[in-house]
Amino acid sequence: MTVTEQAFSLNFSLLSKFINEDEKFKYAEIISNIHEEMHASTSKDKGAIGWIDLALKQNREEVDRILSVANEIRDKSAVLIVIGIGGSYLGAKAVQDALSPYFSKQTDKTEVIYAGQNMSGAYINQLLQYIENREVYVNVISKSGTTLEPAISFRVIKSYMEKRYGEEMKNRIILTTDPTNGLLRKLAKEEGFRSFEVPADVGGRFSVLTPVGLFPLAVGEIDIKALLDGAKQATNDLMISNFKENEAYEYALSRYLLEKKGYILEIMASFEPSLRNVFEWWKQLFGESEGKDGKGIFPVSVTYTTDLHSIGQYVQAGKRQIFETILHIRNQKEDHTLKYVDNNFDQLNFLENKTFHDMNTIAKNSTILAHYDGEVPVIQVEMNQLDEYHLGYLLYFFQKACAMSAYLSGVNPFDQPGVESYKNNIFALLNKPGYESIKEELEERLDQIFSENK
Ligand SMILES: O=P(O)(O)OC[C@H]1O[C@H](O)[C@H](O)[C@@H](O)[C@@H]1O
Repeated sequence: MTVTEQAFSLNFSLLSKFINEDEKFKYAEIISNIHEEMHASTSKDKGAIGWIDLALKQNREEVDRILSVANEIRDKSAVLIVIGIGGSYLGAKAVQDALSPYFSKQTDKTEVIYAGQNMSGAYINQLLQYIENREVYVNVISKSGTTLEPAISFRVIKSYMEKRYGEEMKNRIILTTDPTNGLLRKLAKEEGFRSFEVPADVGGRFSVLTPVGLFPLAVGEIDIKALLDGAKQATNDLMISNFKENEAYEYALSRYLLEKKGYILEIMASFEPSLRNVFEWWKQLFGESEGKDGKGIFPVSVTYTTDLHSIGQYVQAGKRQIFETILHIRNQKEDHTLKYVDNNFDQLNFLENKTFHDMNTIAKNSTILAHYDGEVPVIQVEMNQLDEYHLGYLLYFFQKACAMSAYLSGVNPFDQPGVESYKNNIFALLNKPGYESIKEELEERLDQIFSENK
């Protein structure tokens, strides 16, 4: 076993009741062919598959530039506002939250906060109040440059920055966008804002290891070199076409076969609350990549043991369409030991000298057995520890698994035509030029819906 196998591993043993090995081997050749196609320089999705070896090709100068601008921001500002939605913010937030303390009194660190990921007026107002009297930098992230939510927040925040900083504003706003296309690239070129590039062949939900994720993370004092090292290791480990030696492919195949048997919901679970936003990132990755043509597994996430006391009942005994992937962290940097108490007022002295991590691990094992007994197929993922290296590994692992999984079910992992339906409607209803033809029809339909409700 290599060091990396120990650092990150999957266990499929609890699937044998639901999928037999012969079934899996029928797909060996298909998987191998998809693998070859993904890695071929002539791949049919060449324009979108740049993430596949990004960590190996990482440009050192770019990383140095990211670190140098991040240092400037850390020196000069109390707050970095990251404006973006979907793949333009979830990756950075995932890693940042996973590695940040639950509670912090530290005031000398640049705080990274997010905007443009919702359309709440209260949110933007309160954000503007929050940054009053604190030095601010802004990183606007949008590959297309046309996404409405970040665009309206940027408009507001740019005006605020102009008023507050005058010409200096230009130095305090950094754009991350497509290398050649879109309104943000135009702004960078014409008005001299500093910018980073989202590689043309990397889509939003696969972009966490580009400046989209790396720059905000560097400002947040995350070790981006270690994150990239983990991703690099995963890239090398997951280069094998045989699914029995490539856990990303075995995970993809297992999901695919489970879906075929009616398990259409995947619950991603962890026993560490700080992973909550890693799962938000994972949901976009799999949801947007697979949910098309009437196909796909619906990605759901939970934090245990918290959610065992809310939707745990459903997982245990509700409609049997669920399978579960449980992510466990083997070693925790921080822990707390339960002590003996003289009067045993709570009758818990039997737990003397047990740590919270010991008990959490036992809770994990207890849950696995209970859910398995409740006919839930369970896949286990183990990560040695929670740090940049292992998270980098995990992020790449899921990207590779996701692409294989989507290809297996015959959909294009890299488009999201469904999201356009909502976008077209909102642009038409907000009177965006060019959408006049559908506006009238949409308004009539809305009138009908709301008049029927009266
Ligand atoms: O980076 P942007 O072009 O602004 O896109 C941000 C996000 O919004 C879109 O609607 C897509 O569905 C997502 O895949 C994307 O990550």
